[in-house]
Amino acid sequence: MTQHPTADQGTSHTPVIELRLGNVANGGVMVARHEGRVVFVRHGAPGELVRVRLTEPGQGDSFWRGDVVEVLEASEHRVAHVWPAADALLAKSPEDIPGGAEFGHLDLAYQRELKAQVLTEQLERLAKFDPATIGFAGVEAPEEEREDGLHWRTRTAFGVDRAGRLAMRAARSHHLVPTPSMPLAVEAVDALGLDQVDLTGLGRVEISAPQGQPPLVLLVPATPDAAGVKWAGAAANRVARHVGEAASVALLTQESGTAADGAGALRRVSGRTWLRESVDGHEFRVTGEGFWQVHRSAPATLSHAVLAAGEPAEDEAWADLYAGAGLFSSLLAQSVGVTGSVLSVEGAPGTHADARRNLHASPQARVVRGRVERVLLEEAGTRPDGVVLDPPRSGAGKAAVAAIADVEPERIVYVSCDAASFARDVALFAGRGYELTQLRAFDLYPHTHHLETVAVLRKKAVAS
Ligand SMILES: C[S@@+](CC[C@H](N)C(=O)[O-])C[C@H]1O[C@@H](n2cnc3c(N)ncnc32)[C@H](O)[C@@H]1O
Repeated sequence: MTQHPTADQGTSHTPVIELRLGNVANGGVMVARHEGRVVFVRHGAPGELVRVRLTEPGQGDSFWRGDVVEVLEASEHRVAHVWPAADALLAKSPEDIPGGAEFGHLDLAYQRELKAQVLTEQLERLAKFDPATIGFAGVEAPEEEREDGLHWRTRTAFGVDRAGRLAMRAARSHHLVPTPSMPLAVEAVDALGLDQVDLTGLGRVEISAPQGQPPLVLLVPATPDAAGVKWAGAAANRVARHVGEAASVALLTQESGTAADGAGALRRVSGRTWLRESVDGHEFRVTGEGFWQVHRSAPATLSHAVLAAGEPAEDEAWADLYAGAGLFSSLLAQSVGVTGSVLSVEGAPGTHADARRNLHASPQARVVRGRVERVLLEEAGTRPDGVVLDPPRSGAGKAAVAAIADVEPERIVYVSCDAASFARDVALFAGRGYELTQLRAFDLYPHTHHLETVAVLRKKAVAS
C-alpha cells in the first residue's frame, strides 16, 4: 500500500505513516520500507503492523527514522513495557521517553533472540563469517539474573534538567526527561531519593552502587569554570546532607571527555572517593571516576567466560589489554601462578592507579599505563601464550589489531560490548591470519539493544 506522510492530529511537522516492520538492525531499530526508502523504526518488533511518527523526514534523505505510536498488529513477543515512563505507546512525544530501555516492550527471551540476530548479521556483513559454523548458540543470560531482567545497573548516569531535577536524556536527543525512578538500576540508586534534592548547578550525577557497600554519588558541575564549580559545590553539600551516611559524595571538577577517562580532579565531599568491589574472593579498589563493569553479574560472568575461553595455565605468559582496574589481570595472574607472567595495560590514569593497587600482591603482574597500540610496540617478539582484550565500544581498530598480531599470541580472547566494532576487528584479525574459533554472547544489558561477547581467535593453520 502506498502512503504519503500525512499530517497527524494537528502536528504537521511530525507525519505519521503505517508500516509493516521487517528485521531488527544494529542499534535496536526495526527496518521497514516506505515507497522504496528505508525507515529505521524504534519501539517495534519484526512483523508488526504499526503507525510510525517520522522524525524530521527530508525528501532528499536516503533513509528516515521514526517511532511507533500505535500498534495495529502486535508481535506475540510484545509485553507491557517494564518501565512505563519509557513506553513509547504511553508517551506524548519521543522527547518524553528516557533512553536506555528500547527493548523493554519485548519479552526477555525474544530480546536475546534479536541480539543474536544482530550479532550474526554484523559478523556476516563485516567479517564475512557465519558464527553458526563454530557452534554459536545464541545469547545467554548472565549468572544470577532476575526473571524480570530489572535492577542490574550498578553504574547509572543521570543528567540534571533546567529545574534542577534528576533526569535522563531522550534517545538521539539532548532533551532531558525528569527521571525520579530508574528500574534498570539496582534498588540502592532509587533508595537515595535524589529526586527530592535541588540539583541546580550540576550537569551530571553518576551513581555507583556495588552490592553490600554504600553507593558513591559522583557529581559533575554544569559548567567547568570557577563560578560553575562553586554552584556545584553548594549542590554537592545539599546532596551530602540528604544522603547522610547512606552514600559517599564526590565532585569531579576538571574533566576531559568522560569521567572514565580519569583525567578529572576528584574532590571528596563526604565519605570516600572510591569503592570496593569483589569477585570470587578477589578484592578490587575502583576510583570514583574509574571503569567497572555495569551489570551486577558482569564481573563474575565475564571473568568465568574469559578463563573458560582462554584456558590460561601455570607458567604461561598473558597480556590483559584495556585492563581497567585489573579484573581479568587478577584472575589471569592466579591462573598462571608466580612462575608465569601477566602484562596489564590500561590507559586512564585513575583506573591504572587502581590496577597497580589491585595487583600489588601479584609479583607476576606487570602493570603498565599507556595506549595499547603504543605499549605493544615495545613488546615486539615476546610471543605471549595469550592476550585478552576488552576495548571500549569503538573497538580495538587497525593500529591495536596490528600491534596484537605483531606479538603473535597463540590465542586471543576478545571481550566486546559492540557487535559492529567487534565484527570489524574480526575482519582485521582475519587479515593477519587469526580466525574466530569460539563465540559466546551474554545479555549483560537487559531491556536495551546492547550485548557483550567473549570470543576466541587463533592463528589459522597453514597448509603444508
Ligand atoms: C571496557 S573497559 C574494560 C576494563 C576491564 N577489562 C574490566 O572488565 O573491568 C575498557 C578500558 O580500556 C581503557 N582504554 C580505552 N582506550 C584505551 C587505549 N587505547 N589503551 C589503553 N586503555 C584504553 C578504558 O580506560 C577502560 O578502562
